[in-house]
Amino acid sequence: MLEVRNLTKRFGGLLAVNNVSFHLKTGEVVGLLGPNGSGKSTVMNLISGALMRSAGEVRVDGQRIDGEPAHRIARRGVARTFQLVRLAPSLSLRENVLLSVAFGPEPLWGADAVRRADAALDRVGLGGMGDRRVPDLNYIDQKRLELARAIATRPRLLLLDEWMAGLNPTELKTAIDLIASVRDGGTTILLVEHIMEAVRALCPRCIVMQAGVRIADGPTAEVLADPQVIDAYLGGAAHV
Ligand SMILES: Nc1ncnc2c1ncn2[C@@H]1O[C@H](COP(=O)(O)OP(=O)(O)OP(=O)(O)O)[C@@H](O)[C@H]1O
Repeated sequence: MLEVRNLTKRFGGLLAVNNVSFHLKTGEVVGLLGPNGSGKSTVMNLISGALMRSAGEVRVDGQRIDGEPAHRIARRGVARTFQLVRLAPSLSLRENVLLSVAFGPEPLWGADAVRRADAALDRVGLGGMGDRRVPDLNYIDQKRLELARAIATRPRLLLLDEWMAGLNPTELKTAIDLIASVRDGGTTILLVEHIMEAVRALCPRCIVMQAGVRIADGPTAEVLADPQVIDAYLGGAAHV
């Protein structure tokens, strides 16, 4: 359902994403891994329309989406979370979710939209908190709210960018179950994540990037045992 072909992004002289290609089938959950700075977030930004590609193509269900603005891509059923939480602080939690429902693939208004928003808040563990405001939330609950905003649109493709970073072990288990339930609802998921427990639990397949290039794509256990992948991670760590 997602087809990325020869995707390339230059920032000045830096090739952040270099001729990357991969496919995701409907309902697949795929990990996008790689050391810091390897281009993972840039790939997510290119798919969601937050950044414009330098070259290459992105298709969802056969339709070209590269070159479209982010709101049109969202209308096609692509939702995402950001590595740094982006919420509207002056709005209530419910209003934050309502905003994404209004701009999602099947826009809802009024009581239907409120029901959809409250159901999404409930699903991520923020049930009954719809009238609270973003500054009242701790970091983890802000991340929950980000996910509520994404899943309330009932996306066909969900892009999760390090959504689980900073969770404690109990929260991580809940988060993994939550993402599994989104998957079980039929959503295709591309997951950028450094927490290997989550990757192993959720992603039967992984793609690995290094310095903008796709260096591996296959079953998770095989990819993680690939000497080139191990070397990419150790090489990255050695430079920290
Ligand atoms: N807006 C930008 N302008 C210039 N350079 C950028 C921009 N965004 C990313 N880069 C550069 O592109 C490269 C890839 O960055 P990207 O954030 O995609 O990596 P990443 O794999 O997501 O890393 P991390 O795991 O640390 O989030 C890095 O060298 C980064 O500095």
